Amino acid sequence: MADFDDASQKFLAWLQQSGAEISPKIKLEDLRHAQAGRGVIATQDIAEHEVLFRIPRSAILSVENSVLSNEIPAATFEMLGPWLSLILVMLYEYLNGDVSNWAPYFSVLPSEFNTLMFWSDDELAELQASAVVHKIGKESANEMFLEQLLPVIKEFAETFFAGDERAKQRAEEMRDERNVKLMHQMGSLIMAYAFDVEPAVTKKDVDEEGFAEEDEDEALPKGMVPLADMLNADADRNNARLFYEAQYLDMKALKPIRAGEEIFNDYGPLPRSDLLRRYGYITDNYTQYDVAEIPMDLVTDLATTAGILSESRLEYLDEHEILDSGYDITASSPFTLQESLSPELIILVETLLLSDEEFDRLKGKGKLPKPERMTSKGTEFVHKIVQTRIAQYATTLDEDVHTSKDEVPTLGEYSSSARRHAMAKAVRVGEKTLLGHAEELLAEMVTRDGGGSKRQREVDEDGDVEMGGTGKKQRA
Ligand SMILES: C[S@@+](CC[C@H](N)C(=O)[O-])C[C@H]1O[C@@H](n2cnc3c(N)ncnc32)[C@H](O)[C@@H]1O
Repeated sequence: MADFDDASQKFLAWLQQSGAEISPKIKLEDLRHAQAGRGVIATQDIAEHEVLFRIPRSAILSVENSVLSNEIPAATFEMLGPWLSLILVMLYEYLNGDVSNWAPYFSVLPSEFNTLMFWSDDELAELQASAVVHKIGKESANEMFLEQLLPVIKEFAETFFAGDERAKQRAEEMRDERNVKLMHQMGSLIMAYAFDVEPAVTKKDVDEEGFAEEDEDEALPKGMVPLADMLNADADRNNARLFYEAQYLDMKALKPIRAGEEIFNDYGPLPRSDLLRRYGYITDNYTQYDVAEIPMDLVTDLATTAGILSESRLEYLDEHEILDSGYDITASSPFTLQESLSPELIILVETLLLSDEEFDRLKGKGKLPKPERMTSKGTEFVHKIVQTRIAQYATTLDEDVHTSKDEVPTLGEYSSSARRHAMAKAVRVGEKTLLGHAEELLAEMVTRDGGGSKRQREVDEDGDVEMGGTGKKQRA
């Protein structure tokens, strides 16, 4: 406890020496009792728009601010991209120990994570058929570390391990397991803590009317922003946001905050599966963003069995940006297929079910089946997909709900298997609930339509085929 608080105090003192201004109305709090590490709490009432703290850009742990950026050519950082570049800089600063400008900052950053990257196979098995299991990317990260990061460290060994006569050897040792683990640690910190830092001077082109052109594809540099990253998040309880000024980054209250309340950032409308993957925790408030994914492979497998898979149709759908690696069933309240079922999935299924004649006619006009009303065949097929998806989970929703407790234990070890199992179970229960709702409504539609192809495709005013079913997708 003393060490933890001591690290917090030293961190805050260092930050203030670095030019940060921190409102006396907030404090950095030990929230380990709630398994939430550190968090920021209001000690007095705070008004809307009030600045909670102001961090000078020079205190951000970023490529730009690290001495490495003077020693390693910009082209190398460009080649590595924002994520690997920041890992390189963080490794360098971390390995520099107390000599690093950011040493007091590193001492408040965690070295233990609950993100899926660090789960054992047994723990991951508790997620059962959740699509998130295939999105962890541990192997691809390992590959990037060894094939992209390591060569740079070796090339610039004398800089990276400046003053160490074993520099070359140490660079070689960076491929050792413990060092690769360190790279994962830095990568995980970036995933859960880093901000996409808007530059002080935007390089955006300005048109004749003075409007800046948005270049959404340009990846912003990533930076670790001390204190701003000590804010926890809990879905819609968000009450603060970081504003990027020329010299400073200001964390401001978005609404009045009462003394004693926690100050929350916004990590985005993430389904609990992704929250677990990126941040290693979940709360009930994120249930509203849950998603059950129907993998594309499942659709193609079932279409093959049904004898309706067609490469040329898939190509056509790809040209129209309908093909994806997976299709979401999202949460809605009350649950409706119109809100929750991916329209792209319906378009995909309906396209595969078209007769050659119908497909040629649509293709000739460059059109797609409309997802608004599904045909009975389409409904049956989507129903089959959902049933098959449900069967991919090792246990049923009923078994999950009735066999053990749902809540995430808040006592015991932070990264204990019991806690991870409970979080995994909450995620799979959430996904099965969505699949269950979809299955039930689709089954009703199939029964109503008699399971056959009673409701034929309709032809609209321009003679286009109109498909049956659902409405827009609301992806979080
Ligand atoms: C940006 S950091 C926030 C500061 C962090 N609590 C710390 O002590 O370093 C994000 C991490 O905080 C934790 N976290 C954030 N919000 C949380 C919440 N509502 N409940 C539990 N843990 C939370 C998770 O471990 C997450 O990966």
